[in-house]
Amino acid sequence: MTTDAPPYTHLADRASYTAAIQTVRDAAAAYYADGTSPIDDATYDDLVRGIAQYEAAHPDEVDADSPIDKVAAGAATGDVPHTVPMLSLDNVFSPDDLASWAAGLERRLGRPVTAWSVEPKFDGLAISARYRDGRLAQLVTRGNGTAGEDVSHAIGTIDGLPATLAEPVTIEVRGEVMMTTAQFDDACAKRLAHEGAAFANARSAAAGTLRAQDRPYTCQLTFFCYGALPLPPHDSGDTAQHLRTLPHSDLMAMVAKLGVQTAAATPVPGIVATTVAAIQERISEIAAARAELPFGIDGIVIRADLAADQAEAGFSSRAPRWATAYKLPAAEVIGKLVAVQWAVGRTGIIAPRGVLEPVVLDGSTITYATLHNAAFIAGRDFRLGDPVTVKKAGDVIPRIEAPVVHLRTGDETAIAIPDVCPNCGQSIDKSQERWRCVQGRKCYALASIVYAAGRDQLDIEGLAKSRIEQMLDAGIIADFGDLFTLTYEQIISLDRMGESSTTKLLAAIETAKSQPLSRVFCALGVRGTGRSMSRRIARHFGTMDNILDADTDAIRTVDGMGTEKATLMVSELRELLPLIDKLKAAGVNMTEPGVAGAGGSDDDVTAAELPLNGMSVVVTGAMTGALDALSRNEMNELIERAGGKASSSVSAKTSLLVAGEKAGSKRAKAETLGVKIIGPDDFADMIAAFL
Ligand SMILES: NC(=O)c1ccc[n+]([C@@H]2O[C@H](COP(=O)([O-])OP(=O)(O)OC[C@H]3O[C@@H](n4cnc5c(N)ncnc54)[C@H](O)[C@@H]3O)[C@@H](O)[C@H]2O)c1
Ligand SMILES: [Zn+2]
Repeated sequence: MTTDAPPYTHLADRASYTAAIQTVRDAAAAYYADGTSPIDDATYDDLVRGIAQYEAAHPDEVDADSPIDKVAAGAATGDVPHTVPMLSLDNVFSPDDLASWAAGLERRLGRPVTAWSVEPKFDGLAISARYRDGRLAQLVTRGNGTAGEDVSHAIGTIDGLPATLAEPVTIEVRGEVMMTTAQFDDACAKRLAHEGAAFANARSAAAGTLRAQDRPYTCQLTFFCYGALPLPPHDSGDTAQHLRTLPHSDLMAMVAKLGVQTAAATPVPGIVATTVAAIQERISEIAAARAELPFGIDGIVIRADLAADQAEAGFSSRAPRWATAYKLPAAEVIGKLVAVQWAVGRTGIIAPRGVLEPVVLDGSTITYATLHNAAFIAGRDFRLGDPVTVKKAGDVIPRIEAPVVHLRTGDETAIAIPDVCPNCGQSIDKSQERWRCVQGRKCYALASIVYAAGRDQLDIEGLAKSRIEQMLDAGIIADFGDLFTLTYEQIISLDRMGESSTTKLLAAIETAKSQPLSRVFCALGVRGTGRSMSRRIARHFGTMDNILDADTDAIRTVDGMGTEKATLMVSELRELLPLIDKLKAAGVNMTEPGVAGAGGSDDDVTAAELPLNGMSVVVTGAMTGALDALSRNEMNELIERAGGKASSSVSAKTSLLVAGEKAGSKRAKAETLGVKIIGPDDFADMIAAFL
């Protein structure tokens, strides 16, 4: 989460100030019209902040066209007047910002705010929906805040905004129109079929779709309500009185009862908080859920819940004073696709990876991002040289979302799709969306042996990639099972191999034989079973034989295993049997220490006696002391052996944070959530028996 002041574009003189205003107005005009802005949100926001900085330093030079203090940067229009202005929101960027904003509001009111409502900030376009006697009569965009455009033609295409309400009330509801991920996929396919181009992202797809009138195809939209007010001429009477006086949280419940969709229908429903710490906790929870949501959010909206507090705080020309948006870091950036690499994974999967001109997103530089598969490239019609939207979702590798078609120069070229395996030249199995070399894992023997020998798997010291290549070329190994039967003579016969290095390597291979089952299993490279899944499998089954005896149903009971993955695992293990037999015959360990029935040394320890039993533990920062040499994977193994669950992100469910030197945002988050924090030394003491 961002804690620093956000960046801004430094405008050195009046000419660059004027130019920046023009850029911002043009971008905003396109953004609020059909979503075809030439710049991404981060670039836009930096420019706007640059303009604000310049105006603060040169108050007498402020241009009448300045976007500051104007809804939609003053670039949107409309001819349907709003009953009450539709404003924007001010922003905060850090817990400190939030605390001072809340304190400022309470100072203005001269008393504490009774209750705060906290809900996700939906990333779409604001709309006003007018219901008369329970029927949806008119849709109006936000426009310049005072008047918007009539987009009633979209009635009937917006999920969450029913044509009739549960009661025949006259009411105006306000909220965000957007596309869910599934609606966006569908819209891209339809637009490609009809116009030969995909949409750049869900927001611009929603903007374009809302205003489009003569399309030969229909794209579905989604609405989430965040406001409701009386609609003239019905602005007296009980309903109107209710709408004016109910707290926001009750208003939302009322609207939901009428059949209009609100945040309550999402995995991140709105809540009421009474302290800033509670607001902050909810912000953390929503931020943590962001990557998994089936729609985009760009922040969290915090508002005074009570109508009386709102009325007393009032509005500025651009935004209410009783609400603010806690902005989350931008999740999307526009980059340039300069090449596509077709890499063969250790399991033979041939997957396209986009190479980008380096772009910075949420503080990290991105050069590679996944393009999923060949069908995705064709389905969105990507070309080389395309400007593309690049998205980051949590810790997973960034993905390229769509070409930004309106920014194409015409110099883009087709992406070459391989006919044969780029690694071995054999044919490609294209029967599934994810292509595979017909040679499967054999195709990438080298990569797979490098993987198996790696630090988080068998950890064979001194076995470099070049050495493995040499062994493969010499024909003394074909898979990593062969490593365990290598003789002294075979190894020393290799180039640049001396007596002592041969002895050392043989010893390292011997040591690797006693790695726990979790690592041996992980080394097999079964699809869908990385380090943590391998640990779960090993702990669940205890022995390799138990794993091999398990059918799909049994495997499915492992935490995080779906049916598809389990089925795949069973079939892959069948293929891997010869290799597993080879490992067994060579004396490689096939049990997980500490698991009952696995024949490990500490069989008699029951789960309840383990020091971390039932605890969710997160590690952050640099480990020191007894834990100094451990990789993050080794730390996670340790936690799980001691009965805990290793997790990579701090949430309300975290039981313990082990914070080493230079612990940053995770520590801050644990502090706000009140999660117990201990240092590496104390943690080492806690789990000393397992070190
Ligand atoms: N890329 C571009 O060219 C470009 C141009 C213009 C604006 N933008 C982006 O849009 C932002 C500014 O847009 P804005 O003025 O529409 O304001 P905003 O998006 O910062 O916030 C105000 C809006 O949030 C919406 N909202 C979503 N969920 C809400 C909730 N639960 N409660 C209340 N409101 C909610 C409402 O529509 C409201 O009008 C900029 O920060 C920028 O990132 C980008
Ligand atoms: Zn191949």
